Amino acid sequence: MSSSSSSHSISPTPLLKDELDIVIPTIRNLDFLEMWRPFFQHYHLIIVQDGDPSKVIKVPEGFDYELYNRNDINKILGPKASCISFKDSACRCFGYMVSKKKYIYTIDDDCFVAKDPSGKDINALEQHIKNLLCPSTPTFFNTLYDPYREGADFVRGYPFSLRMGAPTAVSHGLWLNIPDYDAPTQLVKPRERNQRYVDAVMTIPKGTLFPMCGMNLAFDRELIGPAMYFGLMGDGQPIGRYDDMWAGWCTKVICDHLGLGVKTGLPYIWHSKASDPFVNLRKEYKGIFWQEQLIPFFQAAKLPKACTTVQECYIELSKQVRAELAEVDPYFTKLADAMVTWIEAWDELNPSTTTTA
Ligand SMILES: O=c1ccn([C@@H]2O[C@H](COP(=O)(O)OP(=O)(O)O[C@H]3OC[C@H](O)[C@H](O)[C@H]3O)[C@@H](O)[C@H]2O)c(=O)[nH]1
Ligand SMILES: [Mn+2]
Repeated sequence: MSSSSSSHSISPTPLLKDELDIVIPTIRNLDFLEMWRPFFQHYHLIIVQDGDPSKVIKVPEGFDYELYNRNDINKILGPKASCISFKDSACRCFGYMVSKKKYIYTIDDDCFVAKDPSGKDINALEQHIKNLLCPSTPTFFNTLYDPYREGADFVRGYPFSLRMGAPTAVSHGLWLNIPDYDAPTQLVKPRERNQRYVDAVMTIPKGTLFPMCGMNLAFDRELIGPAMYFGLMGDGQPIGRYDDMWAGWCTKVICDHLGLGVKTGLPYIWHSKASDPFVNLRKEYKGIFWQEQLIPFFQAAKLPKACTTVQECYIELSKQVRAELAEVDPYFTKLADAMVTWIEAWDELNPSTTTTA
């Protein structure tokens, strides 16, 4: 592991400066950080270097960071490193595990600062922090969107007994330019760019799943961290690009059970690089069929009242995966095992935290 830090010019203390880590999975140099410097420079970065550990990843001067490559992961986790994917952005979840902070923001290295309709640079991190520090409304939909936002409120007919809302566990941001489309959609719409800036943040209703993208994502690690396992993807696995989807389905079922909220919408980032749709099709291929069985599984998943911590919920979910998804493919038995290994590794690295809502 390597690290660096340097003195910073005096500036107003950014929100959650010492309570949030920024996790970046990468196989490239991190020049993209130059554009984020005004927003990121006061935060600690956790860089998870994927692929060849002998490759030197250049981190621009002036950032406080720790960097882990595959050798570091193997050294820290020993045999439990088997649950961390190799050659897939799913490796980023190792950063969530080693962090000691309450909040995590994760971003891809081909995501840049977007501009809002007025032309102003969007501080995505600041918006995610606002989303996480404000309650969610999972049990009753507010038609004027985020009621806690300046200039908005609960609309007529919204029960006062529900206006305290629920603690927010996840803030899911979106993307201008290259949208996060699956390979078939990318293939039929290669030139499609997302130019629509929708000025809204919404709570995803309780009982509704969603396709969580890991490109521009923040979460409360103390509320939901152990559920953010990005699965077994990439090298040696029959599937890729379902890392964040798997984590999102598990997370949403557990958030619904524990009474936590998940928000989507603002902030936007500018996603610059379309990955190769043919390569993506190969990675996603089985997932496109499997998800037709996975979604009903997660929609039907019930967690016992006795499950009051994220770890207990996650272990229970792994048992249901093993029992009900093995018939889809033997891969899910392997994944169920890896889910257990993930929790064991999480608890080993985070002995004091049993994550309860
Ligand atoms: O083997 C790898 C490949 C990439 N990375 C890092 O992951 C980030 C995403 O990579 P990239 O931008 O090339 O892929 P996308 O297709 O745009 O990624 C989307 O789909 C896959 C994931 O769900 C991802 O979160 C989505 O954004 C980037 O930082 C690469 O450096 C890697 O670590 N290992
Ligand atoms: Mn990308």
